[in-house]
Amino acid sequence: MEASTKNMLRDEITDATAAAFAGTTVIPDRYVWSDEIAREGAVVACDEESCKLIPILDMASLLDGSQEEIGKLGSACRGWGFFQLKNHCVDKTVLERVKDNTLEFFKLPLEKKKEVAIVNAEDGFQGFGHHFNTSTGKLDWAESLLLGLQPVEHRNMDIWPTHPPTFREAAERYSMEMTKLTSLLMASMAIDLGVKPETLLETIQGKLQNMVFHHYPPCRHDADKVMGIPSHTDGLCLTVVLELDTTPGLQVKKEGRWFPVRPLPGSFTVFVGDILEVLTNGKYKSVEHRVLVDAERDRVTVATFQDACVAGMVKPLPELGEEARYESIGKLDYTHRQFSFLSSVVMKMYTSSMSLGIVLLHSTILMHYIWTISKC
Ligand SMILES: O=C(O)CCC(=O)C(=O)O
Ligand SMILES: [Fe+2]
Repeated sequence: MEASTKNMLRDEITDATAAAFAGTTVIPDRYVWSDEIAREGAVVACDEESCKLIPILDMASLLDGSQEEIGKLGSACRGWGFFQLKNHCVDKTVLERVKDNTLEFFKLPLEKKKEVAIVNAEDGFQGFGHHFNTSTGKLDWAESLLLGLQPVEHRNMDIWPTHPPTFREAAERYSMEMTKLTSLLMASMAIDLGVKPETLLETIQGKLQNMVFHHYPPCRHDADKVMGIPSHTDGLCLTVVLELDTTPGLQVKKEGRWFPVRPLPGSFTVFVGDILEVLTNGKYKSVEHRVLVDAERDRVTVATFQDACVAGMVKPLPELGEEARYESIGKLDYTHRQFSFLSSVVMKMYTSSMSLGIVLLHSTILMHYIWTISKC
């Protein structure tokens, strides 16, 4: 067995995990998905026609106020809950720095990366570690670093890497660029929704911005049997993903089928999150997506998650002037509810295979996570 269950729940990456990622041992069972991947739905072949359906937005045209582009943005968010964004305005030097530092961080020896390892009971999910899938107990074929970037008082500098030495500055500058980009996108969405830009901008101002630096190592033995990230929707408002390479793997679900998303160099991938779906009264849809693993190539991404609420509530924007299709709920209760299914999953895991102590530890981590991400 490559790691203790305790390690799994503490979300730590062990030497044995690193050996599995390096392909020097057989794939441990807890990474192996049998037919679950296929059961999640058929995959559309990534031929020219299907790939042409993937919405690609042009940021420069959005900034010019092009009605056509705003219309495309609206239909991407309504029909797909996702789009790729080219011609963006993010500073190229900032992008290069965050890319270089992220790649350097993941190349460090495990002991160095573990200097910023997750400290579960103390700090929720932040830090370097290992994602696990709560509904199956399976581990993701990935290592990742989760940091709270904004507001500044949300930062836990103990788990901000000091190797490479320029990492912190690169992340900080990138965070500011992401705040700008997110605001510009929300302002364009407001135009599509027919509300004043300030209406949407106010929902994100001063709210949490988290970043996850993901590394999906190749799986040379059997890439079809492991999962980078299983199917999920993003729980906050808006997610912006920077891909550092052209390794495929991301898929989005539409009408029950998975569409592979071909990396588009120089672009971002943007996901509508659950809160944006509520704010827009269901006009925009949060999108199910997942990451599969390549047999040969590493995949590295940086995902930025922007939180939002309306005066402490998660509810449809009153400015839409519509009958609300979602109940109005306090941000803390909303987050509890989002995670309540996890508690039942935890109980299921408990009854099937785990000790009560582990369940309690797991619940503590989840509750702390809820608390951490709910400071809206
Ligand atoms: O790495 C990616 O392409 C997607 C990451 C993602 O979906 C997430 O972090 O929620
Ligand atoms: Fe996601």
